[in-house]
Amino acid sequence: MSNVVIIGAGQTGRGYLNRFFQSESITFLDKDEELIHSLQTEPCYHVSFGPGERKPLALENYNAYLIDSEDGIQAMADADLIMVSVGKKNLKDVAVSLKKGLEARTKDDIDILTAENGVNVKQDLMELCEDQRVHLAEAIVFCTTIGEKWSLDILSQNLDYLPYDVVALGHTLPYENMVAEEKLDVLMQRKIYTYNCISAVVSYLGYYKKYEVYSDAANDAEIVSCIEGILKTLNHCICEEYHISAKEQKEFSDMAVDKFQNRNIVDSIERNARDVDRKLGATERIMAPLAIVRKHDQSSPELLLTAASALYYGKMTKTLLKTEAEYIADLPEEWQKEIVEDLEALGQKKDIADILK
Ligand SMILES: NC(=O)c1ccc[n+]([C@@H]2O[C@H](COP(=O)([O-])OP(=O)(O)OC[C@H]3O[C@@H](n4cnc5c(N)ncnc54)[C@H](O)[C@@H]3O)[C@@H](O)[C@H]2O)c1
Ligand SMILES: O=P(O)(O)OC[C@@H](O)[C@@H](O)[C@H](O)[C@H](O)CO
Repeated sequence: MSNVVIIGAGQTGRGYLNRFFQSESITFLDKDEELIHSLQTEPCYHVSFGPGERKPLALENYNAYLIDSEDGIQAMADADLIMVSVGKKNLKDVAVSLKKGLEARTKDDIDILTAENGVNVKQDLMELCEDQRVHLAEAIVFCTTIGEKWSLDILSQNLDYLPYDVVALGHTLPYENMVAEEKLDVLMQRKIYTYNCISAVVSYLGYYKKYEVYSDAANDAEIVSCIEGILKTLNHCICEEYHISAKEQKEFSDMAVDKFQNRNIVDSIERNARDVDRKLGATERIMAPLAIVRKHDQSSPELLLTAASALYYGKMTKTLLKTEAEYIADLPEEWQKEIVEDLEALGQKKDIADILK
């Protein structure tokens, strides 16, 4: 039995990652005191799937500690594998905690895998590799998991598939459904620029149209039409960029759309729209697809409208960390102009179809 530590006992950590290690000894580490207290006092929680999709999983036999507590540091010191799923912006803090675990460690090699959305996220943990025992790699989470503040239980998409970067890790892992991927960087980029790009369209246009339930927005005729418009251009450019067949990319984007439209996955606009400042970053789901489209001499009015709607969301929720102009400064001038006009039209509450005319 290996010692598996999961840092981040949130939706992905406790609703998804633990599934791969049910025969192992699992320890959750988190910085949220209330969450750790619940995990310490409740002996079991459930992960359920849509009606009729799959029997709920009952998860038990786990330990849970605050990450920087004595027990938390000892758990990191004793671990064989550490999975990290805390959100990209928290990785630098986790690096500080992990260093304490490594300092207390007397065992040999340790595998550390990130399970985060983002391109090259392991960069923030790279300093840990100064310790020769550390093997650091990324894994990709395709599965949606949804939790609520007041319960440990999780609602999940029915998907057990966790690809990881076998080249960076340097060896394969023995856990069922963890898949050794040789070109993880390409798969991660395609995932963020397809799945999460579509997710941004649904979230930010969905927010504009006052939806709260994510699948309701994903089935809205105007939003569906925007997704189709974007994919018509973007899929072609992604195929050229990453040398992927049109069939493979179409199947990939179809899976994303099907999942987002599935009403059994009761997800929220709020969860998907969170952290808009990160999502407007250069390597993220809106700006990077725009850069790929530009590189291949195409344009996408619907993707420019998505950028405007993300800025609109940021303005309305007061979560932008820069001026609007700064977020779009790297785009060609005519695209910047179009986004500014779209943003004005959103402010005037115009219909999406009218804005795109
Ligand atoms: N939930 C999903 O459906 C989903 C799907 C794909 C990818 N992801 C990715 O998985 C990652 C985690 O997302 P999530 O939905 O589970 O988020 P979440 O907010 O539910 O959980 C994150 C957990 O990390 C903890 N945390 C934050 N900083 C910490 C620190 N310094 N030390 C210890 N714990 C810390 C938080 O307290 C929280 O419990 C993100 O990168 C997200 O993009 C999530
Ligand atoms: O987790 P984020 O905040 O990076 O993005 C929100 C959603 O796009 C994301 O969680 C997807 O649902 C997930 O990546 C599965 O495709």
